[in-house]
Amino acid sequence: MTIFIIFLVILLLCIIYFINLFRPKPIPGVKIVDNCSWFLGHVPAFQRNQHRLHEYRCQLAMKAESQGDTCFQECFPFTSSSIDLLTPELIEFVLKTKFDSFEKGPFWHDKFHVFLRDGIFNIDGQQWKQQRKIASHMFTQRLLNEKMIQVFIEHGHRFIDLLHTIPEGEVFDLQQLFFRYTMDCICDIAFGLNLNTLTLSVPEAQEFVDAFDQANHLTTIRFIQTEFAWKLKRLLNVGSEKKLKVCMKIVDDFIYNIIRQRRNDDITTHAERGDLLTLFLVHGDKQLINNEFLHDVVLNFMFAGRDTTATGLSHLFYLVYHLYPNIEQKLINELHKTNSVYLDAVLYELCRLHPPVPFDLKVAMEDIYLPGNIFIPKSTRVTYTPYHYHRLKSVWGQDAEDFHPERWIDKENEEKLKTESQYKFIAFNAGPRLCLGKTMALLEMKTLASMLINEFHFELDESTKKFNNQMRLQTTCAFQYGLPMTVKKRKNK
Ligand code: HEM
Repeated sequence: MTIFIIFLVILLLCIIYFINLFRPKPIPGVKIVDNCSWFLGHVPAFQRNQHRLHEYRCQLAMKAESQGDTCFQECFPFTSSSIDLLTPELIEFVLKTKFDSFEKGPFWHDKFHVFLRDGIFNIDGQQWKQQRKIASHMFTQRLLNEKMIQVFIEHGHRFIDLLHTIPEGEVFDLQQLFFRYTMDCICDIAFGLNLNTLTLSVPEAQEFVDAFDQANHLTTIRFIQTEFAWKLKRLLNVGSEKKLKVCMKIVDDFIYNIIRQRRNDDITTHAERGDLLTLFLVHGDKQLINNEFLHDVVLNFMFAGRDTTATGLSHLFYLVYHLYPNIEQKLINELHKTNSVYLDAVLYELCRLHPPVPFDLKVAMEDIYLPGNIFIPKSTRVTYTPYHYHRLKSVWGQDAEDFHPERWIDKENEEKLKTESQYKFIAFNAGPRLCLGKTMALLEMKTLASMLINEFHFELDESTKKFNNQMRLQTTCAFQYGLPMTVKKRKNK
């Protein structure tokens, strides 16, 4: 009996020890603005709100802002705590001033490795510097003006031809077409590859694209599960982790096929285009450039160049043809002018209020004090969330939540855009890891939008009931149920 009691006491102490070891560890001095369960932290709240995660976190941020806080805290078991930054000063400190003290780190790396492997999005330090240096050659002004614009127009004409085949009144998913368009453009520009997903003339490309989307989603849901849960599923190869493995096999096979084909090509046929694969083959360290390395380059640039821009275009058309119909005429009036400042302003405002990449994070690599004497221990996650940060009145003024493109136009010279600090407008990240494709993405959206708005009028189809503006749980904010539209040729065209 005594032995049994001793055993029970030891068992109890062990359980208490392990619960205490793995339960969330709040950071002293940083506010938690919502109910946080003692053991599961914010996991239950995140799970409950997963269909509206960005809005839910936005409520937290606004509550913290209204209490005069510059950041707030989110807690999770089995991992370090996380603080979300709400001021330009804090964001500049993390993304620039103390760049080397904050990395993507194991928290991000572990979750995304299965999908992005060792590509530019998922690495830090020397390895990142090296990839960034070579890749940046692809984004010169010359290549943008001479090559990229041609590719955007060429695929834009295919888009228009496709829309002409859709009977008036027939509902189709415009978002899906944007995803196909941006995939075709990035593959053409970065890999010299004509995938033609827009016309579906390469059937195996469709299987690849579906697996790619599914893998993106399945990787992202790791962020709302506990570390323990998704790692256990991975170990047992069940549920979402099993599906993820299947999708990645399809994705990887497809990409290795692209690389094999490129290695067989004569390098001089592509060298002139300055495409990304050529840049790595020509300028990269020969010992580094094996097929695995090229696989990661291809996958990361598809990821970077496709989903972000397609999501931006989808939100643009939702805004212009549904939420703010007065914008359409203003854009049409500007089409034949040499200056397209209004369209540029609409695109910036779109990226402010509907940022295609809604959320980002870094991990503190050492114990550090943030401005305001906020101490955060090593391994703390530091998040910055364009979706709610851009809606804060303390950062963007009283009309922060209004869609107001004019805020981007220079009051002194209405032909010019106003520039904002990188640390106030973070849709494209900021500091040394500022998005490499920012100018390309804006040009791509602008080119296709002008071509389509000039030719067609779209209407959102709400009869399908399925449409609401709920977002997919992915790294980008695409509409969960697509963008059902009807299209007709514009009068006077
Ligand atoms: C509207 C469209 C786009 C948005 C909103 C966007 C946004 C972003 C953001 C937020 C990051 C930082 C992500 C992180 O922390 O890992 C990023 C990085 C990056 N973006 Fe974009 N992006 C867009 C389009 C593009 C395009 C078209 C390309 C071209 C291929 C591109 C290439 C990259 C690359 C290479 C990086 C990694 C930079 C680095 O880590 O050094 N992006 N982008």
